[in-house]
Amino acid sequence: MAEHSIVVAADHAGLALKTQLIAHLETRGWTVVDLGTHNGESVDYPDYGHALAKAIAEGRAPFGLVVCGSGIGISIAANRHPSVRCALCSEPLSAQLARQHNDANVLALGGRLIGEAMATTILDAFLDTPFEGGRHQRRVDKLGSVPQETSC
Ligand SMILES: O=C(CO)[C@H](O)[C@H](O)[C@H](O)COP(=O)(O)O
Repeated sequence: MAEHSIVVAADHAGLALKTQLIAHLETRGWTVVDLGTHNGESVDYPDYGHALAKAIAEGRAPFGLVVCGSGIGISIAANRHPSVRCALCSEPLSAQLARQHNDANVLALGGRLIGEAMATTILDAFLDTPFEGGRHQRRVDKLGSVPQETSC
């Protein structure tokens, strides 16, 4: 897996923002694996969320970016896969905390809700922030399986 690579996917509602962010990522030197969609035809966000999760599970890139109209549907699809910790963010502090505390490996954005400048700021915060580990590692580990009984 190339360390500086990222897999991206969007539905029709996220296509414009995906295109803008790919240009930004390439300017920053990231290798982008673009799973589509590639035109404005109406498509179904679960297909793209699942495809991105499969690519993450296969080790095609350490990070992912998904975009739909709100970011909600495609993040739900991606988060159904155990190899994905997808964070839907609308401002940069959430993206920073998603990396520091949750070791999120996929960022979801709403193409109909935020503009290119905000999206770029969020994406940079996500990619430039390392996971802190420590107490957060124990909690992230607990995300990996659903317990039979709860302790709370
Ligand atoms: O999944 C979504 C909402 O949770 C996304 O925003 C989709 O992009 C949206 O539902 C697509 O809507 P459209 O009316 O079919 O363009």
